[in-house]
Amino acid sequence: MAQDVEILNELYKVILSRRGTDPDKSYTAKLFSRGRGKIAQKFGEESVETIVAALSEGRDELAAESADMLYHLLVLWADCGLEPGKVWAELERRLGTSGIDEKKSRAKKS
Ligand SMILES: N=c1c2ncn([C@@H]3O[C@H](COP(=O)(O)OP(=O)(O)OP(=O)(O)O)[C@@H](O)[C@H]3O)c2ncn1[C@@H]1O[C@H](COP(=O)(O)O)[C@@H](O)[C@H]1O
Repeated sequence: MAQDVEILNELYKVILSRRGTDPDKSYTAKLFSRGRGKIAQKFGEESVETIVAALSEGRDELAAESADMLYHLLVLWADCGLEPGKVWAELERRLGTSGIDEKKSRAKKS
């Protein structure tokens, strides 16, 4: 599991290293230069393609679309200054808490 997350941490570092570099030589740099709206839009498109793959394509296509989606999500995090570790910590905090119980506890608070 830690190894799986490590690839996302590594990819995030590569993404950060592309900030301010030549958009003609790096797709990531091109995305940064086009701004957060465009990055968010690309993430949305890749999310939809992942949904389509899950509903009507095979596992290979689903894996490929999921990889596209995760890459674009990491670029979005980088543009927002969100370190992946913050998300991993939130997921870790939730481990062992049932989503059903968590929703009930939210309902009681409001
Ligand atoms: N994981 C990815 C990755 N996944 C998808 N993509 C690119 O995402 C693009 C998606 O294509 P689209 O046609 O949807 O997007 P588009 O060409 O911007 O088209 P528009 O919608 O903007 O018109 C393709 O160019 C893919 O190559 C990625 N580009 C880079 N990475 C990683 O980022 C690293 C650094 O890449 P560079 O920044 O290009 O050096 C790479 O080594 C990879 O590890």
